[in-house]
Amino acid sequence: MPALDCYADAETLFLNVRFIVTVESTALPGVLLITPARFGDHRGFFSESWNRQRMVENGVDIDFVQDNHSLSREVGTVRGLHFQSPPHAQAKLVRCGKGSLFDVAVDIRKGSPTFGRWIGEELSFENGKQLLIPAGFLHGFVTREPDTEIIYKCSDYYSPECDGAVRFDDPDIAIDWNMGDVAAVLSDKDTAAPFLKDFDSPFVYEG
Ligand SMILES: Cc1cn([C@H]2C[C@H](O)[C@@H](COP(=O)(O)OP(=O)(O)O[C@H]3O[C@H](C)C(=O)[C@H](O)[C@H]3O)O2)c(=O)[nH]c1=O
Repeated sequence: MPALDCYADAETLFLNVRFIVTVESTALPGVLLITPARFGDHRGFFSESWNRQRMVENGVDIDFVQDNHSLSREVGTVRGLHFQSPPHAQAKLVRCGKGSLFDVAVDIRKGSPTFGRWIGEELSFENGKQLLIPAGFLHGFVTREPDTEIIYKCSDYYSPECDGAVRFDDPDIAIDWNMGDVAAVLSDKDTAAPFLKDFDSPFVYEG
């Protein structure tokens, strides 16, 4: 039984137990869509954006060690597709702190039945949705509004020597970024990134 606030009244206890977080699978096995409950009142809302015990109860036991937060000024800012190689591979839990973005994960585990396949989810401050991306997957996003902020937890520390990238517009992955006529705003690193076929993925599918 999860530890509950013993001073909460019966209705709050009921709501807290039943609706604190929703965990849904996606078309890409291993990638989860997580929606924490928001408790609204006349001031706004309160939400537990991360609760390890709740996630363990939902089969997700990841020891996150670093939180990242980035601001992207322009609509169409693309950050990715990035990964960190073993021994510092990172699982990530991604949410949008302000504005909105399209968040993408790509399976690059050699031997995986879904190697090279992608899924994307619209994450926004308004919808409060989060994407859980395991190690072995590329991560990237494009912003849908100016001044969009992304906040995400990582299961290992930043290791520049293990940093890797794949072109966001890799024709073999063929992500539909749904950008319309908005031009991508890229870092030099992302502009120069290789296609997936042009490098040997450091990840191996383990079932
Ligand atoms: C990732 C990272 C970067 N930095 C420093 C290194 C650079 O001086 C500066 C910008 O780094 P970068 O251009 O790699 O930032 P993004 O393009 O947002 O990269 C991130 O974007 C995609 C979406 C990700 O999932 C990764 O977390 C990460 O690759 O922050 C740090 O000090 N610590 C870090 O953990």
